[in-house]
Amino acid sequence: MSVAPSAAAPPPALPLDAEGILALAARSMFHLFSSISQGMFLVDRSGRIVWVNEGYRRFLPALGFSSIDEFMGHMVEDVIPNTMMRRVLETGEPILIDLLTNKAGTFVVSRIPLREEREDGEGLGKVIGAIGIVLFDQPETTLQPLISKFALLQRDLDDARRELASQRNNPLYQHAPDGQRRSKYTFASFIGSSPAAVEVKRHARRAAQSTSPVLLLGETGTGKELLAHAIHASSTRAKGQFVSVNIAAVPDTLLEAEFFGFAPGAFTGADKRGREGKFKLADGGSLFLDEIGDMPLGLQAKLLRALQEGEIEPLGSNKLIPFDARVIAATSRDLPELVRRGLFREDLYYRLNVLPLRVPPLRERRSDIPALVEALGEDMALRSGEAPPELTPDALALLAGQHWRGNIRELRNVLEQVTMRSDSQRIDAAQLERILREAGLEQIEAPDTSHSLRDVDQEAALLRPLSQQVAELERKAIAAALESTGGNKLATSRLLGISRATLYERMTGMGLS
Ligand SMILES: Nc1ncnc2c1ncn2[C@@H]1O[C@H](COP(=O)(O)OP(=O)(O)OP(=O)(O)O)[C@@H](O)[C@H]1O
Repeated sequence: MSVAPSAAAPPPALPLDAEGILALAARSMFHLFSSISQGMFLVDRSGRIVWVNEGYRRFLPALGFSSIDEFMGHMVEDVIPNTMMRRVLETGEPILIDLLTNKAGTFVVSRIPLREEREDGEGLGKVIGAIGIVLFDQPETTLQPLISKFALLQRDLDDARRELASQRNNPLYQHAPDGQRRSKYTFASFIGSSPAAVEVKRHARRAAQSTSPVLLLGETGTGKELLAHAIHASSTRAKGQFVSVNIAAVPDTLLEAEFFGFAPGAFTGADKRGREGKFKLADGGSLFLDEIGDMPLGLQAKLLRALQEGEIEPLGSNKLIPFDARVIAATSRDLPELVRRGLFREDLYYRLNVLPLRVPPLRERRSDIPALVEALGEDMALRSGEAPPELTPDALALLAGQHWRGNIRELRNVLEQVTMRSDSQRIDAAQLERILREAGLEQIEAPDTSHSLRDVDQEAALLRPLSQQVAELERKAIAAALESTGGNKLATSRLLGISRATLYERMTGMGLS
């Protein structure tokens, strides 16, 4: 079959000259970025906004502008908080990829300098402007894994810096050989004066004086790890190391070596020199076993044996090594339920549950929220070098009304969002509510204005096991009566309407005698 020659115009061809090709490539690139990116704008040499594409216009309301005229012609840093365009203009260096966070959200952006054509035709000359490109406008969803990892690393780095700084200033550290782990927090770091906070600190202080294992129970982010540090720091082992293992974060197959260490050449791939385990590292100090509820069953038997015998057997060795570490375990899981379901050994549970401490969730100690906001804000300010946020009373009441599933960690996260997304330092309830919504706090509860924060705490304190409440009341009544009688036991027993024998019995049980 023969094909008739087409009458249509020949397909367009590339320009023949190099300059034409380059000009076409530049135009195509520009159009490509303009269409695939979320938005673009141009600034001139002085940093003034001179052009904005359609895509970029939709960010204007979030940046606080109701019309394009309010945005165009202004200096870039006056209309886009935290921008780095000025740096690109000054250095002539592009910033090919960066995260920009301001009140409009967090964006993945690119900033490219624009240079003049040189008169001698030898390439490009001085910087005459710059182009800003928003590549992704929802990095929270598209790049979440990367951002979370970055945030975690940043936080670890900040913690390490803070620890180093406190080591330099703290006389406790001056006796420690280099590289030793010390506790980061004391009881003073546990902010809170609500009845629930005072009670848990009182129990924790007593636990610090004992040598028995401590079991910290409570929801995620309630401060279990902080209390573990504080218990260690005020115990007789404070000069020893505080060694922690997050059981949920270590793969099951590596846990045994992590705990007990291994002998040289114990298994393929093992370090030829062998390695000491965390039990041995914690010798003379405290061993914090975080997320103990996630411990694989197989290893639970070995842990129990180690705790009972005070000896460990490193992997691949047949030597028993004595150790002397005080165990502080923590979990946010329901251990008795795990025991019932056969997922946690009952004998290990009893071995660890000698001094159980229930760390209350934030919703049981809402009156601590203003103090926590202040302390967390100051800590954040110390790290970032910016002023801490100031919340108005109605904003604090709004915070106090939230459910806080992630407790203090979640509160901190919200405060970080608040500082990042707000222009002013002073934040009222309306601003806060907007930020909470943007941050994706699923359901925002209206503040409860009918009760004071103290009342709310007291009501929450009533929703606990009765035996615990009765014991607390007894302790307070006996302490008050003893004080008012100047310690006279006979007068105290009369005042309380109990026999002297009962008074002695109760005082012994409470450690008051
Ligand atoms: N009472 C408090 N005062 C000040 N900061 C606190 C308090 N409680 C917790 N924090 C802070 O909240 C964050 C979470 O606390 P921590 O890691 O101790 O909680 P956790 O109960 O061990 O959480 P998880 O079970 O998820 O490990 C930490 O940054 C800690 O410093």
